[in-house]
Order: sequence, then C-alpha cells, then structure tokens
Amino acid sequence: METIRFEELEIAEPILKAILEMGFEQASPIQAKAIPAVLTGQDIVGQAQTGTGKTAAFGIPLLQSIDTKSKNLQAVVLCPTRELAIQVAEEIRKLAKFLHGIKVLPIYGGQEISKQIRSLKAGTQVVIGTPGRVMDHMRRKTVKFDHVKMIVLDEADEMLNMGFREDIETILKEMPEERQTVLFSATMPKPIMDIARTYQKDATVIKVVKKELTVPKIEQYYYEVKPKNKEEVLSRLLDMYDPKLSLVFCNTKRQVDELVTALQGRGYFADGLHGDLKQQQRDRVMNGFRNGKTEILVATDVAARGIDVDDVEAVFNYDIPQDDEYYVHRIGRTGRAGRTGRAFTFVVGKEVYKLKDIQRYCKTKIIAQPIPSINDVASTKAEKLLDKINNVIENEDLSKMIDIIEERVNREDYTSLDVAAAFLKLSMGESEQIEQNNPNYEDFGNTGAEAGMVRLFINIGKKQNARPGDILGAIAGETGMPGKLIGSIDMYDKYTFVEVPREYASDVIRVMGEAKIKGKSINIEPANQK
Ligand SMILES: Nc1ncnc2c1ncn2[C@@H]1O[C@H](COP(=O)(O)OP(=O)(O)OP(=O)(O)O)[C@@H](O)[C@H]1O
Ligand SMILES: [Mg+2]
Repeated sequence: METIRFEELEIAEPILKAILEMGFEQASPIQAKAIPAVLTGQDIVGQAQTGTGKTAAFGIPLLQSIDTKSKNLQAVVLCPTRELAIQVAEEIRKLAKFLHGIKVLPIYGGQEISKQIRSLKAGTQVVIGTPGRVMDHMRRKTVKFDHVKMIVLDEADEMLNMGFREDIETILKEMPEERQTVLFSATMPKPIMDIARTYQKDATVIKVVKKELTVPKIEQYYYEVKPKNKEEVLSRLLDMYDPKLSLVFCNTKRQVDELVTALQGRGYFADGLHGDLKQQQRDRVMNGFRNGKTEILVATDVAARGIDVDDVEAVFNYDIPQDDEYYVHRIGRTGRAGRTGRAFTFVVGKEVYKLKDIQRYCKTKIIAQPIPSINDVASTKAEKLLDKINNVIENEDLSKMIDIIEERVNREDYTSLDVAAAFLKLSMGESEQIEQNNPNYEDFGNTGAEAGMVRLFINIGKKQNARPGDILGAIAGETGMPGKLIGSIDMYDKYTFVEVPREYASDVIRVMGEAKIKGKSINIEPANQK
C-alpha cells in the first residue's frame, strides 16, 4: 500500500509538529482517508481494525476546526467508559501540545462535579466525556452546546450496548443543526447505521476494508478446557509465553474477583477491573497496569473497548465472549500500531460452536492448541533462560567466572556440563523439580478449598484389582507420607487420580513407573489425563 505522510494531508503546522514528537512516521490507512474527509466538514462513519489510529483520525481534524480565539465549547467526543475518555483526552492533548490556548477536558462520572464545573467555566473548547456525565452537565447548564461544531461518537455501538441510547439522543438533539457528526469503531453493527441515518446528514462511510476484521499480526489460538482446569491452563500459558503485560477477560465481575485472588495466590502480579469498583480504585488499577506494576489485568468487557496500553502482548478470553464483536475488541487490545500479539481463548464443551460463529464473523482462523504439559512449560522456560545466556556469553567478560568453575570442576568429580545443568535447574525454580517422571499433573494453587494440593493422574492396570484403600496404603507405605495426608483418590473407568500435598508430589512420582509399590505389590504408572 502506498504510504501517506502527514505532511500531505493539509494539517496545520503546530499539529504536525506534535505528531512528529509523538513519533508517528506515516499516516495509517484510516488516517490517510479520514483526516481529509473530516476536514471538509462532512458527516463521517469511520471503520478500521483495532489499534490502527482512529483516535488521531478524528482528533487531528477536530483540533484543526477549533477557533482558539474563542473560549466556547466547540467539540464534544463521547466515549463509553471513563478509562477511554481519559485516554482519548490524553491523546488529543498530546496532539494539541503546540496549539496555544486550547483546553481539552475529560468529564466522567465519579469525579467531583464541582471541579469539572470550574474547569468548564474557565473556558474549555473540547470536552471528552461519558454520555451520562455530559448529560448531567447539560441539565445543570454547566455545558452549553450552542457553539459546538463537531461531535464524535467513539465506539458508538458500545455506548448503545451499555444503554446510553437515550442519553446520546438527548445530547444530539440539544446540539446545533449544522454541526458535524462523526462516528468511529472497529465494528459497525446495524444499530449504529440506524443512528447514522437518524442523526447524520448524508454521511460518508469510510471503511478501511481488510479481508479479516481482526489484526493479522495477532496469533489466535483456542484451548478446549474443563472449567476447573482454566486456572491451571492460564498459569501454564502465562509461564510459557511470559508476556510482558496480559489482559484476561471474564464474563462476570465475580469471576474477575475470584481469578484475581487465585492468580495473586499463585504469585502473579494481577489486579482486577470492573464496574463495581469505586472510581478511584478503577483509576488506581488502570494506572498500575499502564506503568507495568500490574502485569496481568483481569477485566470484564469494560476494558475491551478502545483501551490502548503499550506492551500488552497477550489477551486471554478466560470466558468466551458473549458477542462476536466483543471478540474483535477484546483481542484488539494487543497487536496495536503494527505490533504483534497473541490471543488465547478457552472453550468449554459446546462453546466450540460459538467459536465457529466468531471465526465466521471475523473471517479469521483460530487454531486449536493442546494444553501445554508441565514439561512443555519447563522446556520453554529453559529455552528462554538459555537465550538470555547467549547474550551474556557473547557480550560479557566471563573470565573470572570461568576460573571459579574450572577450579570447582577440577576439585570435584563432575563436568562443566553438570554445573551448567545444575544452574539451569536452580534458576528455573522449585516447581520444576517434579518433572522427571511426569504424569499429567494439576496444581490447585494456594487458595480455595484445595489449596496446596496437587492432583496426579495415575494408571493402575485393571488386572491388579486394587481397591482405593490398597492404593493409598501402598503410596503411603512407599513414600513415608502419613496416610491421612493423602487427600483423596478417585477411580473412574477412564482415569484415576490421587490428590496429595504439593510437598509430597515428587515422592509419589518417584515411586511410579518401574518401581513397584512393595507393601502391597501394586504397580502404579504415570498416566495422561484423557
Ligand atoms: N500514524 C501512526 N503511527 C504510529 N502510531 C500511531 C499512529 N496513529 C496512532 N498511533 C498509535 O497507535 C495506537 C493505537 O491507536 P488508537 O488507540 O487510536 O487505535 P484505534 O484504532 O482507536 O483502536 P480501537 O479500535 O481499539 O479503539 C496508539 O498508541 C496511538 O498513539
Ligand atoms: Mg479507538
């Protein structure tokens, strides 16, 4: 595709300077098409994939339309959530850095209204707000729309989903007839086009059409899981891919809270975001995620729309999204502005059919993946560590270290290979110690009813005719584990497992395989869960 430079788009000098400072090198396709169109003053519907710069596509012409000599309110942007309002205001402020005399104000619920009123009174030309709070100011007559030239509905379809239809319609009716109305989103379901027909005049639709609705640079995978395994699978994927920042979407607030507790219990830096939190808490959580203190943000769909955080390398659909469109917006939190990303979706049972619908809607392929075993996680972790070592070997002076190792190796009866292996094991942490004779294994983490326990899948061979008590007795006898410590054993047709305290897991594994459990002469094999 032809590249368009911002200089070719008739953008005012101070704004160009700001764009340069923001590090944008060329206009994205939606920017190249929408900026000139919005500048002509016509009504526009703009659709382009997530993370392709729609904010600046309306933000640049919006700023250019402001008369800086007047202190009247001249442009309004409506966003579905406070987080998005804050972010859009931030981006527009950056674009306005060299435009003197422009005030850009985010207004949203939860923030002290008197403070907002003071700022509005002092003269604000651009307001970025959530529909509820903007309505509130409209009713109090603390905003006046008489001089508004342009209104932007960012994520209009989501505002409708959230029940803001009436508010939006009331706001639009209050605005001058001859204003410009602009809509932007990555998805354009029918209700949006209805709004467009009712409230826009001969709108021009600008679609940057791509084959698929999702960003091609996002690798998309799915995993068939059992509900009770989701937490473990999530942990394995987090350990294996080690994303800098991750966003995990759940369908309910309760699930968000539960998962945050579970992840924190497992030692992850996780935090939760949903609509039941107090406004200050929401700000605290969002800031923690933006500055990297929180590495895993668990959220409901409040964080699905428009949120732009650098370094979100993975998105997890812990629960499959209820609407096809949500899939697009959720996974679009990664792979932004040309970067790569990964999206992982968990499906339970019949949900695979929902996944089919999603793929059809997005015109994309979501690839099935087996759940990584503990061994897969460990080898990926080892690979990553070794990659880091490469760097050290190539770039650092190791002579002193080599002397120390050499001295040790000469003194003891082992090789430098042994030393390297031992170091690798140490740096991978304790959890990998129970790998060797690894049956499929599930760790319950440190919270919940089964805290501290692990479940080991085993095979007992039908011919042995062993009863549960025999097996528990045999394990206890062989490992020295007090019998009462074995949580439980379950024997089904297809699989059998024992649940034991984590610290005994490696002992139980040790007696499996070749070893016979002597006390009762029962042979226990490691098994794969099926
Ligand atoms: N021309 C550009 N060159 C490089 N980066 C850009 C450019 N335009 C915007 N960006 C950056 O790309 C990121 C994504 O932009 P933005 O949030 O506007 O995407 P969007 O299209 O609105 O996505 P969504 O559909 O998720 O709301 C932002 O960090 C923004 O600063
Ligand atoms: Mg956006």
